[in-house]
Amino acid sequence: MTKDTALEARLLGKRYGGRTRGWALRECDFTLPAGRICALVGPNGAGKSTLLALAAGLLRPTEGTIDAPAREHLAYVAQDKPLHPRLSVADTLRMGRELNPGRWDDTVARRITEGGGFSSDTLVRELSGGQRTRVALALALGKRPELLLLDEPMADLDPLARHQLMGLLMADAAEHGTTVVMSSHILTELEGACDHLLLLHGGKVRLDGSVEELLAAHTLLTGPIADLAPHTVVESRTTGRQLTALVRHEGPVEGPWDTAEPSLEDLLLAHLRTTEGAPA
Ligand SMILES: Nc1ncnc2c1ncn2[C@@H]1O[C@H](COP(=O)(O)OP(=O)(O)OP(=O)(O)O)[C@@H](O)[C@H]1O
Repeated sequence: MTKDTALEARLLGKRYGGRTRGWALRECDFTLPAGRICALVGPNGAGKSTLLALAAGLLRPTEGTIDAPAREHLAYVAQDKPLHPRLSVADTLRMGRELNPGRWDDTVARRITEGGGFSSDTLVRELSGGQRTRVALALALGKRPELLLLDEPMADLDPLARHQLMGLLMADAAEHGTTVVMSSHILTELEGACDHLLLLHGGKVRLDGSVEELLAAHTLLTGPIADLAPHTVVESRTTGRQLTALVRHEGPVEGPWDTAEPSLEDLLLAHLRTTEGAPA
């Protein structure tokens, strides 16, 4: 892995034991350049949490490899945000500072916990779900990681807190060049925040690359029904004689249609809908 790369998977596979014994991830190949804010999307059970836990070094691949920065240079916020319930917020942050000597950024940790509606002597077990999220994010950003792995970080935050923390997170990542991988089901939350995309479905990578390039490679078209070759149709619908389609274009789209560049949400929804019935 070169220094311009933050995360790289080669033929990565993970199969869980136990009764399910299925492949959660299979043959995943991707390279995430350093400094990107990557949206990790896919339906329930697509393998997003598994991929983040593999990247964090908490799970071992069954096959293939995943290269990430060493543990002291990455931070991972799991979906269930494990924290010590009997520690106060201040003690939790103190522990963060002691575990990360010489690196700990108290300013960002405080900025995140302030405004959460709790004082620093509150015990973790007395916090609400959204307040715990703040403390978990403060611990992760305070560590000043090169790679920040966030598993549905905003799911239990109210809209105002989500807006504030997303803004803070993005500004902090931009200032320090932090690479962020963030799973989410809230597509509007990702639009405008992420510049890289990784779409998983059935344990496989279905779409991967810079948001700008992916959007520029697709065209949304509406107009009369006609042959769309040589373009690759991602999704198409007809209403009467009217065709609406999202295509991955091969050269310029010439024809009787009105064309537009899709939004990130258009692109994701079309790909999610078409992979819905696809074999895993
Ligand atoms: N500890 C486990 N033991 C057995 N199977 C597991 C385990 N964790 C996940 N799986 C299976 O692996 C697959 C991928 O799960 P994963 O949690 O990675 O998906 P996800 O994309 O994060 O889903 P969600 O959006 O619902 O959080 C699923 O089929 C799931 O049942």
